[in-house]
Amino acid sequence: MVLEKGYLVLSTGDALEGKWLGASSSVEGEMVFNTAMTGYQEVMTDPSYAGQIVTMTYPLIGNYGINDIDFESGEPALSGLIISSPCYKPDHYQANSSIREIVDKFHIPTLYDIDTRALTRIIRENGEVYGKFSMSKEDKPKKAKVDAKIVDQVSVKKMIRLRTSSNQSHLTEFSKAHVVLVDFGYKHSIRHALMELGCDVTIVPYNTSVEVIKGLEPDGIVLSNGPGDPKDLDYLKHSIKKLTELYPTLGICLGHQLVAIAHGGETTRLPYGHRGSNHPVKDLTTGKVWITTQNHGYVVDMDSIDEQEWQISHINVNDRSVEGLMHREKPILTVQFHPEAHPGPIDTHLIFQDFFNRLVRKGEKQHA
Ligand SMILES: NC(=O)CC[C@H](N)C(=O)O
Repeated sequence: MVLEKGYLVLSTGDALEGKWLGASSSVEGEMVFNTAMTGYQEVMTDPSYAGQIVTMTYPLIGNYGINDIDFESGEPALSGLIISSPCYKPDHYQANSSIREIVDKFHIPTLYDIDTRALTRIIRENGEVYGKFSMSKEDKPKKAKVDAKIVDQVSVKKMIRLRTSSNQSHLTEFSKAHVVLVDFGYKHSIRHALMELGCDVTIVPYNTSVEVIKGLEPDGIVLSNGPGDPKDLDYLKHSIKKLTELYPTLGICLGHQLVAIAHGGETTRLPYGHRGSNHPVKDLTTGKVWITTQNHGYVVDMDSIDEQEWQISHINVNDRSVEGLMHREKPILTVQFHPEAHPGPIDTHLIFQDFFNRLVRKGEKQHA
């Protein structure tokens, strides 16, 4: 028998009726919403959504299908998905499966025919909301927070060495740049962006020691995005600080928050997060505003930044929150938004170029 009706029950006491897209489920998670009009495949496979039930505010999901090239990880990590109107017959030259097939293949708990506008209002008004999928509207979510060890579930277990075939490297006179990507739940687009610039990339588990990383002889370090509350990784602050002292460093999203914490900064929770692909960010060094992709619920507290040591390089135009930091002396750059984009505009790819130029400068110095 196919069980059609399902409920999303919330910690606010609300219950929304929908239908199961695949199998029924009793999954729980933190409720978040993403406002991007396209990019559902990348959102579904971004490991930063682990532990969360993602509501797509754009009503029609699935119309251009699922392809082989836009996966941001091997397997979707999100706890659940909420859709208003799924499209079962995709129309796109790259599509090779439908949203329904992918939901079945990866067992993604999904409810559709949910009033996503009403749900988004509930999340916006209450901030921290937890949800549970259920067969009964009387049910209640039990979980109070995303698991403190969530990064452990998405980070690689073993080191992965990738060699670029790009000969675009400006380092060819010396050697290619070698970047160690510390994986807190990295998106594949980060690795692609680095390799396209001519970097060899070694992906290491998030808790790899400084000694092991030193042994890899990197030219620079990238600290990736990832799920959960950055404060749960407070115990890594000494090794992260050490890495930033030893190597040119780029921190992305969770990586940015962890660099701030490692240098004495604090993080707080945003009222309801920034998740979408049109968040305006001002680059304070040039005065330019970029349209950026974002996916975060926490933010670095501006007052906790030592401005003698750090320059606040980017701020969010909507709420003035910190979007980027730059060390005044050392080659350390961090951004709260996603320069790799996917989904969303690639305008801020130049952040990777900026990081890469710092590796080049270091290489030139060493070989001078
Ligand atoms: N995409 C990310 O890296 C998210 C960072 C962190 N989990 C947050 O929600 O703020």
